[in-house]
Amino acid sequence: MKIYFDENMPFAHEFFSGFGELVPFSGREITAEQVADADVLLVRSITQVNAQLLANNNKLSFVGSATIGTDHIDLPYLAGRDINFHSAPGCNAVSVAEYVLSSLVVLSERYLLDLSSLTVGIVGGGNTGTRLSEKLAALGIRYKICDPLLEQKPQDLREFSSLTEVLDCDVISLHVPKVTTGDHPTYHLLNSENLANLRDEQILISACRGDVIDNQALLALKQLGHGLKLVLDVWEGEPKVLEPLIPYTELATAHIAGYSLEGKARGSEMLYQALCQHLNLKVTHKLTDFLPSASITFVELKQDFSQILLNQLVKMVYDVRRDDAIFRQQLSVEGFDSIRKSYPVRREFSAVTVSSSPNAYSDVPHHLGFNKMSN
Ligand SMILES: NC(=O)C1=CN([C@@H]2O[C@H](COP(=O)(O)OP(=O)(O)OC[C@H]3O[C@@H](n4cnc5c(N)ncnc54)[C@H](O)[C@@H]3O)[C@@H](O)[C@H]2O)C=CC1
Ligand SMILES: O=C(O)C(=O)[C@H](O)COP(=O)(O)O
Repeated sequence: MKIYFDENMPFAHEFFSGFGELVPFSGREITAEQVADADVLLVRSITQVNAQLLANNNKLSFVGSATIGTDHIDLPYLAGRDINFHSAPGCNAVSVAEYVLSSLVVLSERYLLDLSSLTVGIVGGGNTGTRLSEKLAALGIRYKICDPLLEQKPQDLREFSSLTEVLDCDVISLHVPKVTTGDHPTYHLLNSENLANLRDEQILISACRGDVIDNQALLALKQLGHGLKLVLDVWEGEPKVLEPLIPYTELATAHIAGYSLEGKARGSEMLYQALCQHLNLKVTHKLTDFLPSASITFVELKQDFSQILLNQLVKMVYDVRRDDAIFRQQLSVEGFDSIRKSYPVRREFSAVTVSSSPNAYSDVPHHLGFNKMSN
């Protein structure tokens, strides 16, 4: 069996070498000729999987994408050819939520904001929006969620808000897929009209898909002197970036919000599990067998304040300013894809064990994500 896999997929050898011959490929450069003899194709978000890519292949039975988003996959085409498809829902939701928290901590320091006085408007209440809301709740930060699709589901008992209400919040964080059709499209969900209604002091964070915000409209707004504070991880037209927009951002990164080692590696693990199921084989590997221990495993703090803890976790585990600096310095030199390819190892809060005085953090639910050392 020949398994083609994106070279940017961690632990691919550990998970997949038992299945057959492994062939790595470069995500944006792969061709129909290259994958003509693939039995299994494992991609990430930059590979368009469609009739064109699979035109020369008549033996493919499984396609996996180690990502949450699936807008790069022609799902009806795969279904029409009876090719099994799996994505990795939720794999990097914690990573994106920690990116948002890190951004909030950085902006709260830059502008002397009290996070507990802010309300965060979450657009999209799926895996990432939910993880984010749990962490905000753990920190005592108010939030509202807009998700008209989940709102219709009787089993989802959360209270939902309208888009208008969420766009009125102090912080707006976008966590929707790219959808161009249907009743709830997200393409240019933020456009010249609703962007113009935002207030100077609001913060807008986008770590979902670039096309969800009309980037030209955003640039035009900023060029008029609007004070909206921008955190952009995703860009319309990646790997191209509307470069004049960059100086107007507080934080700008190269689509790496989901790039914690755990987030990417969970994607590989989920595809491994799906492939085992597809081939009717027993699951024998698990991610914890391969994940190295983090370089920071111990933080000792005495205060009993969840936000101080968050600030420490951000500084010691994931400070988004590192990725912002890399982006600003290296975009024009290395390019968007190279920044992503050489992304330094980043761990999640869960890789850290926090030791504290006996009663400290008793008020912080585990949702913030770190491990608490028992005293
Ligand atoms: N920057 C990054 O590194 C990453 C970006 N993403 C992007 O973020 C998106 C969201 O991720 P997840 O929450 O994990 O996906 P998910 O599929 O679990 O949740 C998406 C939610 O958005 C909701 N939704 C769809 N259309 C909507 C609309 N018009 N208004 C409000 N809500 C709407 C859906 O009902 C669903 O609950 C992914 O589709 C992907 O494109 C995901 C992971 C990493
Ligand atoms: O999971 C998703 O959806 C994402 O946006 C991923 O973070 C994209 O990462 P790559 O697949 O482009 O490496």
